[in-house]
Amino acid sequence: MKKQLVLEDGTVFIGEGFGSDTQKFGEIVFNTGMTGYQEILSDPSYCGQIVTLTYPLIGNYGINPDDFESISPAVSALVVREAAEFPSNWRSGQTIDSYLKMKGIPGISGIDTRKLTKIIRTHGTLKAAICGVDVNPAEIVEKLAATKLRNDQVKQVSTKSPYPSPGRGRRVVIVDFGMKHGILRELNDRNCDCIVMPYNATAEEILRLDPDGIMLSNGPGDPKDVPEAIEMIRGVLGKVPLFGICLGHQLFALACGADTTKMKFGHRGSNHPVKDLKTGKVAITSQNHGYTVDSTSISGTDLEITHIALNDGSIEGLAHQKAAAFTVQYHPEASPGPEDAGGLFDQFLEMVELQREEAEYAKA
Ligand SMILES: NC(=O)CC[C@H](N)C(=O)O
Repeated sequence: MKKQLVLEDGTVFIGEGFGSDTQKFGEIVFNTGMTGYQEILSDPSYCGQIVTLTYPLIGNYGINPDDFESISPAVSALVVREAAEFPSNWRSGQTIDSYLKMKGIPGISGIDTRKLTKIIRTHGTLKAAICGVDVNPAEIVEKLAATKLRNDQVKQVSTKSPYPSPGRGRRVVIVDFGMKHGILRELNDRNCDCIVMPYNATAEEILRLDPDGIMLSNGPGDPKDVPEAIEMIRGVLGKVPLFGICLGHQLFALACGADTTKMKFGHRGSNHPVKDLKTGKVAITSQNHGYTVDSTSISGTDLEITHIALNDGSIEGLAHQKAAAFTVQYHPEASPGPEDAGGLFDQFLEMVELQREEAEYAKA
């Protein structure tokens, strides 16, 4: 069945529909990863977004039971050049078409994704819709202009109630703003005794759990739409070691008095070079963000810039100069993408260990 992709600037692409037949509106973004479509689809940070993948052949190794980053994908729709109908991989359990049908997510294939990406790069991220060809595109453009995209994505994807993911090691409270499973997996792999809390948990509720460390997860949308989290971070900062990833990094920056801004089209891909300013080392990182911490807003705060993006010089890492806390804009949990930055979880746990030892020493 033919479908159309309509952009708010009036551009129309006609393609072949796959997945669900529902009509969807969203913000259109592109990801340049050559693999990892399953992790991208199930990353809750894409909530409300239509994702186009620049790699032309998608679905060729199928969908498997192991690589999900959430139970239910929150992405609005998927745009590809070619959706493989006959995947080939020993782990594959179903096609991308059957998975998207099952999850109620529309897909469109046969699209010139290179042209589409050039439009997004020139114009910046735009609103878009996927619908049947029976709909008049001019009507959709009008609707898109009048549509204000939702700003409650974190609430949509965060857990509604706390749950444990037990381990025998240090207790880490993960605040779930739309947590990728990879973060929990990395902490559980290091024996952490994890408790996952909803996005609006207060500082008191978190401190009552007697955590050794607090992890601020990734998540969708604009960090300024989550003021309750900014207040919570202010309440725990300096009391318990903190580690933040992506949205967690942006919220931490806001809590410390810095500012965030929306980027023209963001960073989404699996090969973004990031430089550690202390060691000079460069890591190839997995990224998915449309907002960034404003580098002109750091002076006057207690923050120090620890990492920068080599493609555009934007901030990729921050550390607090007085409290045990650091954050990164990229994804050390990878999934998908390179694992160069996985050591940051060890660095966090070393910080946790040190704080505990100091506290025990002070008590003795
Ligand atoms: N992956 C994330 O946590 C994304 C953070 C934020 N929603 C952004 O787009 O910048």
